[in-house]
Amino acid sequence: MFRILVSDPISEEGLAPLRKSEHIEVVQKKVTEAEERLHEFDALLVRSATKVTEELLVKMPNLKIVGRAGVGVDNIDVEAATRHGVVVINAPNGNTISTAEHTFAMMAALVRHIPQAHVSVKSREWNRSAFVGSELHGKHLGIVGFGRIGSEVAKRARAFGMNVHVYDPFLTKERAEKLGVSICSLDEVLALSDIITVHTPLTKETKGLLGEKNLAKTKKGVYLLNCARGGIIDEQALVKFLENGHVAGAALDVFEQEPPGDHPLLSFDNVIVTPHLGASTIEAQLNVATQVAEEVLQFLNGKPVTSSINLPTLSKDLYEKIQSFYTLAKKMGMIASQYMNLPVQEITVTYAGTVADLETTYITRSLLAGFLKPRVASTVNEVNAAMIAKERGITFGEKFSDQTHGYANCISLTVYGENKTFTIMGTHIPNYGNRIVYFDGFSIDFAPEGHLLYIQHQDKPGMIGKVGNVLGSHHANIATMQVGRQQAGGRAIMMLSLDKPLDDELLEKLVDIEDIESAKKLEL
Ligand SMILES: NC(=O)c1ccc[n+]([C@@H]2O[C@H](COP(=O)([O-])OP(=O)(O)OC[C@H]3O[C@@H](n4cnc5c(N)ncnc54)[C@H](O)[C@@H]3O)[C@@H](O)[C@H]2O)c1
Ligand SMILES: O=C(O)CC[C@@H](O)C(=O)O
Repeated sequence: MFRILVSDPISEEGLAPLRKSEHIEVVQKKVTEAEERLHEFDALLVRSATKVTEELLVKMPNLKIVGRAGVGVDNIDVEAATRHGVVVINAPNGNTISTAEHTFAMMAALVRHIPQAHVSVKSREWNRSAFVGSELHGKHLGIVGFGRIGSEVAKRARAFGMNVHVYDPFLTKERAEKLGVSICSLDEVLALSDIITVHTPLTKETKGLLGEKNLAKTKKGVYLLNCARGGIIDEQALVKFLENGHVAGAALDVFEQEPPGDHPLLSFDNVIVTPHLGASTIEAQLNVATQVAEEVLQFLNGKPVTSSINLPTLSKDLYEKIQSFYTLAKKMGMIASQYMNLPVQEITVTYAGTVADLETTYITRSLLAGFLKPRVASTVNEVNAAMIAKERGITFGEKFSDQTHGYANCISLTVYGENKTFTIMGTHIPNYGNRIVYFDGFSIDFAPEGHLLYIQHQDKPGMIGKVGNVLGSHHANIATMQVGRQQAGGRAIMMLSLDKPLDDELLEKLVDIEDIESAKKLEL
């Protein structure tokens, strides 16, 4: 049974796929109301109100995934989530149109003084001369941040006959041409525009982007809009430029603190505001809720997510292609970790054949997670494996080779300890399964699964019988057995798979057999 906490208001219709599942319990409560049960939840669904902090993550040790029903993840400590092995996903495009339309509605309302005129008429006044506005047609619109929302705003502005100037360091000439906008530097946007709207995420670079220095570069009488994130336009600077009359008006959907309380900005007649309503439409809320609900469902069913913030994203198609390698790599990591039961400084994974053409980052993460799992008390998975390896001073790297050793695909893992190096090789054979084909200097062939027993011994007649006797007399049933040797009469190995885990006492009895050099159990 998976338990999901939905801590902000999220469209009920969008949550339906989760509610329908027999194996999922959906609890709709604020975090503060669910304090006693926080440790039980596997998934957390939020909008912008819930702050997913390190402190909250510590209280939710069972948490595997946080789903943000929206775009911005600035209410989530993604770094802390990564450290805790928690996947963070968002719904990147479900509310694009709604937010672009809201921005446009705010722009029209701003230049035609609609909210002020509305209040006046409702107060039984009829003062037409007080609300003379300006047309949008022919005006210069500056867009800072030309991603999903910025470009939808541009399309609408073009339809209104506006000239659109865009600043976005990642915008290509082709895309700008296609949408009929001109690429500018930030200074050009500031100098040219009658109206400026910001559509960037809130980052170290964009916080206070429109502060005193840049506002001074704008045209006198400029209008400003922020329907992205509070703080991109510095609020104190905006107050100053409204007071001195340089800025003709502003439309704000977002604030540095939400709600803004008794903020000085709210006392300006020419500042129009909404309470973070960009994405508040029936359509957007259904879209984002459906998107995160489906993603969470996929994830809890062990399938890949497509819009993760802290995992490489995989399409369904690609996931199907890498799934077997992903499992093989994880098992290889687990074997190496248990076999090399000592400190390790370096891990190298080499891909050859068909696997080398796939998204190997994901496979390597899986291998690292498998390696670290037996060594780390806290949760370790694809999300935090690279971070944990780094913290523990383990360097890791990927290599690509055309040496397939006769297989269609081959993953080779080498682990470097202080005085020992261990190499293992695996392959995936379609319709047959994963096989380990090389183990610490020996060619071999076994399936990496279940309760394995690895024995190194001298190649002498009767060794298999002696091992069989000890195991048999203690009711340890052998399911499969593979043997290998370097040369006749030299060092040899056995890899047995057993029906049950082997107990340590029995392991010692096996090591006591004459000519057995070592025996190790490997739990996969
Ligand atoms: N008001 C709301 O309810 C609401 C709803 C949805 C999204 N948003 C916010 O709107 C913003 C944009 O969302 P989106 O979906 O368009 O995101 P997006 O990722 O598609 O676009 C962001 C763009 O900003 C650009 N950018 C990043 N740093 C920049 C910089 N320093 N200068 C200029 N451009 C920069 C990026 O290149 C990208 O093209 C986000 O902050 C998001 O959180 C608000
Ligand atoms: O949840 C909301 O309504 C706000 C969403 C918006 O800020 C976003 O970044 O997607």
